[in-house]
Amino acid sequence: MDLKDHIREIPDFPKPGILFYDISTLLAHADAWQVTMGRMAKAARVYQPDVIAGVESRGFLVAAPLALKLGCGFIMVRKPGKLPGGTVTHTYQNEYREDTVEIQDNAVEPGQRVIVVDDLLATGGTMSASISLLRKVGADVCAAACIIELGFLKGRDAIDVPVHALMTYDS
Ligand SMILES: O=P(O)(O)OC[C@H]1O[C@H](OP(=O)(O)OP(=O)(O)O)[C@H](O)[C@@H]1O
Ligand SMILES: Nc1ncnc2[nH]cnc12
Repeated sequence: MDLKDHIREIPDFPKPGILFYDISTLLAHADAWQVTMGRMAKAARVYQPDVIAGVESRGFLVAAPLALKLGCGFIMVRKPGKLPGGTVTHTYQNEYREDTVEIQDNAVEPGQRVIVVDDLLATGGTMSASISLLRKVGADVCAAACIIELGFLKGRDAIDVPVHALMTYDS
């Protein structure tokens, strides 16, 4: 199955000049979503992760079912101000805005193997900020995974762990 057939491309969202890759159509298609999660699980299993970290908000949609499939724990990398207790934060630039991510300082046990999961890799700002946070709280980040990679933005160059993408757009 070509999963690209299930991605909707919307020009000029959320601002002029951005071509937005919408996963709503993929999520809504039962077979395509099953295939997506099967392929993610196959790529991720190799790393024998203890924990899957999902990046708010679309990353949660991918990371939580992946964690269930692999029998792993699931932890949240969130937008700021939403997590109770002690947290650490990191501010960065993504494809269209400045953003901050936050994690609980006790989110992982020291040395736990973590795969960071998001729906889409663009500039890599979100993914590398999330990896920095996870390391700050003691995680051994072993890989990053996403459904869509915007290869022309070269986001994976900013990431120092193996990156798995189910599909790549080169222009
Ligand atoms: O590689 P980058 O340039 O950092 O861009 C990728 C990030 O941008 C999108 O999230 P967005 O901030 O739009 O939030 P959402 O998931 O809440 O829609 C996407 O879900 C990734 O998290
Ligand atoms: N072009 C894009 N489409 C969908 N999500 C994104 N996140 C960052 N860039 C994006």
